[in-house]
Formats: sequence, structure tokens, C-alpha cells
Amino acid sequence: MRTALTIAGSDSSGGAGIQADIKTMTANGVYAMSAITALTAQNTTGVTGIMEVTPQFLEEQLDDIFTDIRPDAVKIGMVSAGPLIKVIAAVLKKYEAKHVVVDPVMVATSGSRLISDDAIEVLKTSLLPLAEVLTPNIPEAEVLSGMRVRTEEDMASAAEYIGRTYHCAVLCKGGHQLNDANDLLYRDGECLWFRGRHIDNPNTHGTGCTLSSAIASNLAKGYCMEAAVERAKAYISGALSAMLDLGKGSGPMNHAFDLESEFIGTRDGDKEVWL
Ligand SMILES: Nc1ncnc2c1ncn2[C@@H]1O[C@H](COP(=O)(O)OP(=O)(O)OP(=O)(O)O)[C@@H](O)[C@H]1O
Ligand SMILES: Cc1ncc(CO)c(N)n1
Repeated sequence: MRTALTIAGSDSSGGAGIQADIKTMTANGVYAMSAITALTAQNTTGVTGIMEVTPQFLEEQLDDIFTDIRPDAVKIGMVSAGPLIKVIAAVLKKYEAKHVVVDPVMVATSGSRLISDDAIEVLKTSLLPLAEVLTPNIPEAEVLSGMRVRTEEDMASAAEYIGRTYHCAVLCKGGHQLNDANDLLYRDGECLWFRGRHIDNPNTHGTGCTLSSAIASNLAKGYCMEAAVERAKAYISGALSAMLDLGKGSGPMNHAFDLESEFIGTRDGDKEVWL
């Protein structure tokens, strides 16, 4: 079985962060592992608290993972502080991690800030150059490129600038800001649009985490970048189309929409019963 690692924050409401990543990786058929950067107290209406792990403890988690079950792909999500980002960069280099997907998480769907200003600088200098692909949404693409992004042409210019600066592929997500389902992949000097069907669902908590984890899962399984993005788009469209409606704010998606049966236990010792 192929393996994937998420390095991200925990979302107590289960729709984003580590929880979304593990659900996504599992649904996409890879073995999921996690190194937690911070606990967040949050729900669908906002984030009320953040408790970071120490850099030493993050390093310990990562060393334990890489020296035992080597990940075939790594997804990096919320990392709120510079010293934590430095640890991640050092570990990725030390173990020559493959298929590194960085979702430069800055603000939650609910509007809460998830990274400090100095950490953004460390992200740019230490971590982004190690990525195979970055998955910024439009506000994140604006911060990383220093450009104003209002149109599809702006998305292409910003993605190209970011890709040339950090020598990686860039998937700029239209997301809930511009054109919902249309994302642009810049790679090796070329732009490729992934045009999805807009799904009329206000519940988009964790869409960014889910997409980047689905890309990492598919890279872990050996798909090329274009195929990994295509398959990840299909997965997120399915999860949004399931129209789960939980919580008082922008709720989570149904990550398990494609699981046909529900395991209910065993009978007669060894006979499994499925619904
Ligand atoms: N209503 C929608 N219908 C179809 N696809 C959507 C919709 N909203 C978002 N997506 C897709 O979900 C993926 C995640 O994009 P989005 O821009 O929402 O991420 P994000 O802003 O980083 O998310 P988050 O708020 O979780 O950080 C993209 O592929 C985007 O096209
Ligand atoms: C822990 C965590 N990571 C990422 C996001 C972005 O949606 C979030 N809301 N929470």
C-alpha cells in the first residue's frame, strides 16, 4: 500500500486540517500518517484558539515517521510559526522527501488568520523551494506573488511568477473567491486550466486541505501531476456534491461519499457483515 504524510494543524470540528487530510488520504486509497503542528479549537463558525507544538516535538514526530514508514508523498498544511517551518524544511531535506505538496494555508474559510507575518517570510525562503507543487487560493497567490489577482489572466500571471520564483508547479485555485470550480496549473512554463462544474453548496470548510491531500495521495500512487490534479478535482467535486450540511457556519464536506458500504462488525468469529 502506498503511504502519505500530512504535516498540518488539527481541526477540532473535523472538516479541515489533519482530520480532512486523513479522511481524504484514506478515501483515496493510501495509508495516512500525520505530524501535528498545532491544535486548533475551531468549528464551522471560526477558530477560537491555537496551541502550537514545540519545534522539538514536531521534529520528533517527523523523525519517527521517516525512520519507520517512509511516506510516498507529503502534504503540508497549516504551519503557523517560523521555527516549525524551519524544522519541516530541515527534515524534508534530511530524508530527501518525495512528492512534497505545500498548501500555503494563511486564512481559514471562516476568515480566521492561521499564520504569522514572520512565518510567511520563513515559508517563502525555506519551505516553498522544496515543494513539487504549491496550491494557493487567490488571496494566498496575491501574498506570494505581490500581485493583485482579479481575473483569470491575473491568476495565470501570479501562478507563473510563483512557479518561476520557487521552481515548482503551482495550482492557483479559483475557489470561493473568483470562479469557484476553475483552477489553473502552471508547470514547466505552461498553463493548464482545470475547469470544474460549480457546485451550489455553501459548505466549503476544508476544501483547500482536501484538494491538496487528494493531490498528494494520487502522486503517492504514481500518477503524474496533471492526472493527480484531475483526480483530486473529481474527488472534491464528489465530496461537495454529497451536500452534507452540518454546523452553523460553512460546514464540512462528506469525505466518505464514495464508500459504498458501512462496516458494522463481525459475526460468527470471522464472517464480516457489511451494509
Ligand atoms: N462551489 C464549488 N464547486 C466546485 N468546486 C469548488 C467549489 N468551491 C471550491 N471548489 C474547489 O475546491 C478546491 C479548493 O479550492 P478553494 O479555493 O476553496 O480552497 P481554499 O480557499 O484554499 O480552501 P480553504 O478555505 O479550506 O483554505 C478547488 O479545486 C476549487 O476549485
Ligand atoms: C487546522 C486547519 N488547517 C487549515 C484550515 C484551512 O481551512 C483550517 N480551517 N484549519
